[in-house]
Amino acid sequence: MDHPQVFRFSTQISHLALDIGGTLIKLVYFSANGDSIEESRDGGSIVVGNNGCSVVQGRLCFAKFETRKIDDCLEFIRLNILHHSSGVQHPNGTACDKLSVKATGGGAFKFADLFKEKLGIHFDKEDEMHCLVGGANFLLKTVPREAFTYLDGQKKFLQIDHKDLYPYLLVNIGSGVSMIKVDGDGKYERISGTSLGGGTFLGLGKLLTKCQSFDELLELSHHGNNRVIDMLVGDIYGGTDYSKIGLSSTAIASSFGKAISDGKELEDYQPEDVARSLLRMISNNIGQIAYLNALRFGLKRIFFGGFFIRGLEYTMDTISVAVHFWSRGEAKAMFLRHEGFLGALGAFASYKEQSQDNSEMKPQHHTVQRAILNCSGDNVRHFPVTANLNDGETIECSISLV
Ligand SMILES: Nc1ncnc2c1ncn2[C@@H]1O[C@H](COP(=O)(O)OP(=O)(O)OP(=O)(O)O)[C@@H](O)[C@H]1O
Ligand SMILES: CC(C)(CO)[C@@H](O)C(=O)NCCC(=O)O
Repeated sequence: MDHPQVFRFSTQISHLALDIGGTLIKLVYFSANGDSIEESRDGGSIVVGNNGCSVVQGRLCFAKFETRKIDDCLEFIRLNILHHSSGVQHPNGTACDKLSVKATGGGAFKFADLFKEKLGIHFDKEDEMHCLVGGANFLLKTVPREAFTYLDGQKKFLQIDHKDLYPYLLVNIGSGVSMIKVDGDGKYERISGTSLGGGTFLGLGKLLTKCQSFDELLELSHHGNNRVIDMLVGDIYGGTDYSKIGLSSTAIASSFGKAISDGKELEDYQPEDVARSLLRMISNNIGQIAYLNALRFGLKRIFFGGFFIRGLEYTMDTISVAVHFWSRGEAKAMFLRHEGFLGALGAFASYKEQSQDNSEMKPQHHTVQRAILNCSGDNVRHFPVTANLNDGETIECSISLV
């Protein structure tokens, strides 16, 4: 058997995809054959396959920044990506010295001039919904142990049957929420959305609790009790269930409802309890709207993505219970490990779609061999409440160049 020829090259980062949203900027970049750009500076390797196409081994790396701190993102790209990105050398000896940058999300339009001016980067723009779907399909089809359910404190990874993946409902909870019916690769329709999303949680949370960050708000919510401020069925029914319509005494009858008659000012409530009620209210509402849209189209599977979720048990549990309750167990809420990177991964995967044309550099496909989960462990309960499962994670993969 012929051994593949291995070429060495000095630069590492050849592909960068950005998803610039209302709250966060997400980056996915391909680092050739290195643990990370900081740890490995010895160059990547290209393996030339029998069919003449070259396969670059490497990893997909992830990073995120707050959109309001876009300068940090520009600096990160300048120092860590542009300095390592004179391109991948093609086996025919020609260097493809342009870093090809895909961009999606509203910021791909809003900040295109800024990136050009500050970094000399030109965005190859991709549609946001198209990228969300592309990213979700890419993860579901190629990354093992990507999707899981979370119910009654139990996290269960799902074996995805490629032949039985569609249709499904994709609910992306970012600043706002998009609900997309997915029927196949590139086959989708945005069927609904709501402006009550992650931005609402963070915006109201900042106003009501004076917290400074999302992590702080999550930490507060972790220590709070929503019953202090939410009006429960039992509060209205004198402590009993309203079983005739299926409501237990502990079900929330009215989010924040106790504040009507408690005679308290905002300062009299613990910020922890306010944060908890808010998280519950937003998660419940999204779960219910998602279920109603699934019902409209007879969809049984609902995948939730977006950075609002952040792998948080309480959020996932609330969403799962809402879907389970309203659908009477018919529909299932599912979550994704790389929840916040769907758009950026979809933009990255769109390199593949371009391989049909005659462009100089044609990454054909991204074969994910295995996911390396540095924050290893299946049970999110081992993590501090604000731990982000995506931090420090990489996905091993290879890219074919024609
Ligand atoms: N470190 C963080 N800083 C700010 N918000 C965070 C953070 N981590 C998670 N979030 C939550 O995630 C939301 C943003 O999620 P995401 O990045 O998926 O959306 P986006 O792309 O910014 O928004 P949109 O798609 O609506 O433009 C925030 O509104 C907030 O609720
Ligand atoms: C406007 C977008 C698509 C930007 O990502 C998102 O924030 C969203 O889906 N908002 C909800 C808008 C609505 O459907 O009411």
